[in-house]
Amino acid sequence: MLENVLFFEQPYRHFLCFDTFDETVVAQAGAVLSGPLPWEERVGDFFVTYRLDLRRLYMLRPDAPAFVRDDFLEALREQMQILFEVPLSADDIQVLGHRMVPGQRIGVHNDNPGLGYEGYRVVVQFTRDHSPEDGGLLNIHAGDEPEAVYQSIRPYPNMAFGFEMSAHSYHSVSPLTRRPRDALIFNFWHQGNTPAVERSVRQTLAPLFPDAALSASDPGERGLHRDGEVSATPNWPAPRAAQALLAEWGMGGAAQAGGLLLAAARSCAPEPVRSPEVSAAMARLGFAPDAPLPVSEAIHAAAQANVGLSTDPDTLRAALVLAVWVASAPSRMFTHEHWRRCAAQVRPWAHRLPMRAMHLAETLFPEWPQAGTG
Ligand SMILES: O=C(O)CCC(=O)C(=O)O
Ligand SMILES: [Fe+2]
Repeated sequence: MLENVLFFEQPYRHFLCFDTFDETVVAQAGAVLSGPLPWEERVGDFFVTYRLDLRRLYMLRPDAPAFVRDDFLEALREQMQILFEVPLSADDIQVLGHRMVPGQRIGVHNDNPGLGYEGYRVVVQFTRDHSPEDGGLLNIHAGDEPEAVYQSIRPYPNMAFGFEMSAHSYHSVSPLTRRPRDALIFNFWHQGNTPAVERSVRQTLAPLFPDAALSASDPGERGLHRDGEVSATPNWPAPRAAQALLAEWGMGGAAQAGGLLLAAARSCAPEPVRSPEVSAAMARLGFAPDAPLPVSEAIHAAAQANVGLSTDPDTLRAALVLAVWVASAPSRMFTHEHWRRCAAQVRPWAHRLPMRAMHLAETLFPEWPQAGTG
């Protein structure tokens, strides 16, 4: 499967493959998608489509087609890991049927992954004898404007479009005019952003801020079409959460101030009115309280200079990076690059962190590449 893949870095990481699965799987997929299915209509502000969770539908059924079986999906996951060079969860693979009928369309969107959402997707087409007048072209966009079409792709049986979901992964499907367009969608979760990670983050943060709106994402919305730059929790107080986490781990005032400032510095929102907590943390670390927020290296250095000799720099950095990572998770879009940078600063020193922080580090930053595989 997925041989002779054409991989592109621009306008975002994606691939095309014109010969995705072998003949028996293609025949099964065609038969399943064109047969009677209890399709569910899904309507959002920029799309109307039908979808169905086929892996769940065929769970434990003896007639389950190959493309929902564990060994098949495991092989597909391994290919995806190799193509995108990221660790993907073996426990969270979703297979959806996706049908669009005349009149339906999907506007420009990016499927940007918030906390707990899938981050890698392969859409495999099973629409036969498509002609240009049928509509239903997949457009890859270079930006969020409808005109910014980088490439248009006609649905072709057994053709795959695989992509990394991010702030840049804009795409759309032009309106269908004549007949249905059928596809399978395979969704994969980065190991650092699984539903289990989401649960663990929420369980950690909820007791610290019982009043904040930290609503869990809706599992029924996973695997669907999304759009946006920010997550569903825009007013989440990440800086205060970082501070509270460090306090809970028994770290002193300088570390807490460092965590608060790092989280404030990385929430790219313009600083409207300087909060009293930020001014206090600036003062605690020896910055002028109303000076602009320092860059993160200056915050790390100031925290280190103020914690005293009892905390070594690597452990302090690991604690700060972990606290900020967890605290910002509800209001952040996941990216592999950011995860990898944080993992490199946290994982080697996780065993020196307080017990609860160590467990969190192990859940959020699982070993990758696995020890021994280079
Ligand atoms: O059906 C397609 O070609 C792509 C639909 C879509 O927006 C998606 O699967 O993310
Ligand atoms: Fe999409």
